[in-house]
Amino acid sequence: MTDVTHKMSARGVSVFYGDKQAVKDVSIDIDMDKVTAFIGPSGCGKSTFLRTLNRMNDTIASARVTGDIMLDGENIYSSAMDVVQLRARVGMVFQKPNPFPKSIFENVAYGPRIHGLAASKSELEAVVERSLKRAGLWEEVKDRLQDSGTALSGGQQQRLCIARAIAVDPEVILMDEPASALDPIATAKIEELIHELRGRYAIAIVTHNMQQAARVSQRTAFFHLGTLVEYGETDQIFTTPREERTKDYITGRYG
Ligand SMILES: Nc1ncnc2c1ncn2[C@@H]1O[C@H](COP(=O)(O)OP(=O)(O)OP(=O)(O)O)[C@@H](O)[C@H]1O
Repeated sequence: MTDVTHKMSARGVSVFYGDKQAVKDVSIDIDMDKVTAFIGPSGCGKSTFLRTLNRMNDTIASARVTGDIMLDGENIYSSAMDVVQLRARVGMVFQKPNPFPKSIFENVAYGPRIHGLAASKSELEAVVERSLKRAGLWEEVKDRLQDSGTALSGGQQQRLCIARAIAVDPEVILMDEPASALDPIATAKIEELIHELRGRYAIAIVTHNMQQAARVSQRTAFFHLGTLVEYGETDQIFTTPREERTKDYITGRYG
């Protein structure tokens, strides 16, 4: 049976690197208009799980995923799924900003061009402008769109990467510690941006920073040793966790 009440649903998902199991039987839903934060100690499998949501683990030879992950009720691991298309629908932003060594304009225009989303030069320019505006970068770069993306500051580069993800009209945006390489001011801008993007996309974010999870998310998933220990409303997880292990983690007893 297909479940289309959620944007994405993971059911019984496990991930193995060779013989080693990194994610164990995780079931979770990702919804529109919500930010879902994945928290937990280092090595607990949160990035590995995040990457299953757009089949990024396909790029790791030893990785094997079992279980079901549905996007609008369609299994993303089925042979009918076009992975290039999937990664446009479920975009990703990484810890370290990774703009292409091309102009600011080209960084954003590349995706819409290869996906045929703009019929003319002026349409492409409009997509680039809209994406940069949504990523909160337009005012800072509008007069130097031909400069290299790699010449921007770290925080600007990360917003450029977000603009690049937005440009292909995704439904879901995955963020893997998007602010951990940035200074506090650039981090605050990214957090503000996540707030603004929430109405338009389903967002899942991995973060080491519990204050950040509490600030930006509406739902929180706590992972420990590859298992999903607890998943619920962010307020509930941070104020009245049901599980002892969650309580220990959020009160800083281990981490
Ligand atoms: N490419 C890989 N090959 C083999 N093992 C891996 C690979 N990537 C991750 N692992 C292992 O899988 C487990 C989960 O790692 P993962 O990076 O998903 O955890 P994490 O919770 O995101 O950690 P961190 O917060 O430190 O990034 C760890 O034991 C890690 O060593």
